[in-house]
Amino acid sequence: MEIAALISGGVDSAVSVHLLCEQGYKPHLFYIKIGMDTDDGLTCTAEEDIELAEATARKYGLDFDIIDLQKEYWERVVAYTIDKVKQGLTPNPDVMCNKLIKFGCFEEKAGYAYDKIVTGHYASTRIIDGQTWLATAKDPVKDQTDFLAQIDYLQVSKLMFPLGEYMKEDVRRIAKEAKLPSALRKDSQGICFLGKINYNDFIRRFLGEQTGKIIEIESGRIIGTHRGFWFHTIGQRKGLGLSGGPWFVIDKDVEQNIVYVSRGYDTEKQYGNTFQLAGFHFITANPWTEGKETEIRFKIRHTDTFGTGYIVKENNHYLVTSNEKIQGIAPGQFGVIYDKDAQLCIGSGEIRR
Ligand SMILES: Nc1ncnc2c1ncn2[C@@H]1O[C@H](COP(=O)(O)OP(=O)(O)OP(=O)(O)O)[C@@H](O)[C@H]1O
Repeated sequence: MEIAALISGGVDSAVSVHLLCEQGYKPHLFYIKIGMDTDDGLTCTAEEDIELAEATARKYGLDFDIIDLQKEYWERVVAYTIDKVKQGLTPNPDVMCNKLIKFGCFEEKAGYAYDKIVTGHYASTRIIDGQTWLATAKDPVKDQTDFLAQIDYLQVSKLMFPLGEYMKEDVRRIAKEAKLPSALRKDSQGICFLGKINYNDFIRRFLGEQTGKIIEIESGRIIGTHRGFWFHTIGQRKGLGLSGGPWFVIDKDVEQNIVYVSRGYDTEKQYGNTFQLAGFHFITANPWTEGKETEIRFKIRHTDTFGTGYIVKENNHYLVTSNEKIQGIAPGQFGVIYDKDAQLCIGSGEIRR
């Protein structure tokens, strides 16, 4: 079996490679370049990552190549991100990077020549009645299936996640015992490339600044100013520069550049019970009966807990009703849906109000 392993220079992908080699495989290692060489302000410091990835390849005598997908990343993931932010929505570049770059463009450039693609994501796959499903990882805190919830059937059936059965502390221990070059590296912040630069600087570069009002939603009182609605996300609490808080961003008026906030540790306004999912994407198949409410687990952002509730199809969208009040439902984010035991990741749709 020919295996390509995606290696980032971090500890997780290095341990995946180590585990594969222990099983007797000889994966071909690939580092994907997504930073921008020509742009100092936004350059992602890839040199250290590449050195560590190369050192891992040398340690196990594996082939190593760098695939340059910078142009594709900027044309697709960055363009998507800016477009969503401009509309006042909350983008999820990680989800799009996985779908379009790591498993999309990579497949077209190199992956097609391999039987399996391996990554260090905390996720797993399960075969049920001959079909492959994306399944959650043993470590619930590290589970990354929400980042993978837009991949398609061909992608999931070709993927292998060696870390699915491991807890993060086991992975760190294995890395140390095997003396992997990246053993002592800190965890990355997710968000492929955007995580390595300041998000606000990145947004400012594309959308600039424009002063607008911050208004208390209950009273209509102007209580401060902001530098552009695009720097603020629904549910956000920090970085508003207001005293006497806590203040939460509750809503945004994109036309008038207004950010609406509400105060209090438990302000009712920050909560919701339902949300709609548009353009729902099923990774493997639709397991739900049309017109019937189905019990599910869900995530509306990258957290280590799953919400509980029900899903039902209504016209062109799905409606999710949560059993508990949920904080900060941000339109634009992906709502990721799991089966009622949070074992299988069914798919995701974009949150609408
Ligand atoms: N630049 C890259 N080139 C190739 N593969 C990558 C790259 N960045 C991430 N990956 C792959 O995607 C997986 C998940 O990456 P992510 O940055 O979300 O998580 P991570 O847990 O910090 O992983 P790692 O510790 O391996 O960096 C990695 O384990 C690796 O297999």
